[in-house]
Amino acid sequence: MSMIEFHDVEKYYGDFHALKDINLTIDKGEVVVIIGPSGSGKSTLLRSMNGLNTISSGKLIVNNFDLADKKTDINKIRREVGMVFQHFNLYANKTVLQNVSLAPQLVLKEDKAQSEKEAMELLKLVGLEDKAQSYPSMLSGGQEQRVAIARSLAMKPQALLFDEPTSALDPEMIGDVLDVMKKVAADDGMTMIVVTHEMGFAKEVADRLVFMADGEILEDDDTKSFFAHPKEERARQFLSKIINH
Ligand SMILES: Nc1ncnc2c1ncn2[C@@H]1O[C@H](COP(=O)(O)OP(=O)(O)OP(=O)(O)O)[C@@H](O)[C@H]1O
Repeated sequence: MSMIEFHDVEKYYGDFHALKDINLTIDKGEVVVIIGPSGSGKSTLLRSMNGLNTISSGKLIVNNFDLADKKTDINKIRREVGMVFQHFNLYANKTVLQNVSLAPQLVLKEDKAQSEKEAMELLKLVGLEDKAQSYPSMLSGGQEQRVAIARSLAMKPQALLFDEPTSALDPEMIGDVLDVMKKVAADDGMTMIVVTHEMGFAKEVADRLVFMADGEILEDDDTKSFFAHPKEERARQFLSKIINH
């Protein structure tokens, strides 16, 4: 069963051609890592998957909804397809527990006790149950990002999109966030699409790698084959550059 399907998708920002003839299908439960040089269109591709960016032409189906169809409820798509950003976007004036439990109360209409119980379980999953009453300003960047992941999971999404989730973090924080993402990936039902330069994570966790350059998908292969023999010269060069970095 497919979760996301791009058919002949194009995206223009004014005259700039940001996505070129994108054809990509991601199945339910798959973990896909998107890599490529800066400016190659990775964020544009990812953000189109939950309607944060609109496409210019082609067809994009997400969880059986056609994103170009005016009748599609984009808020429903955003509930089903969560997103974790490079900058965590937590509510500064809410506690960690409130950050995780408020959207389920407001959007999913869960009662307070139930949403807080679930939030505590998620905080446990991300290793932060002792920070439930803290405010974001009292946390490290890595802890904030783990709260942001818990907050996304609290909405019980079918898929989660990660846009360079560790690139704003100090190196010593990255491992803890990647460990949480590995736990999320271990849930067979969860579809994960991750834009990252963390090749260790990609190698260990991804089912597939997608390599983009200049708005195109140049290679889309299972992780093992990709790392063993990148078929595209530019993918090969990119990989050797970031691995030897
Ligand atoms: N809102 C916008 N308006 C105009 N151009 C944009 C807009 N957003 C992105 N672009 C351009 O589209 C291209 C692709 O950007 P995108 O952020 O998708 O690339 P990326 O591969 O994610 O890059 P990075 O790794 O640097 O985040 C870039 O050249 C960027 O300048």
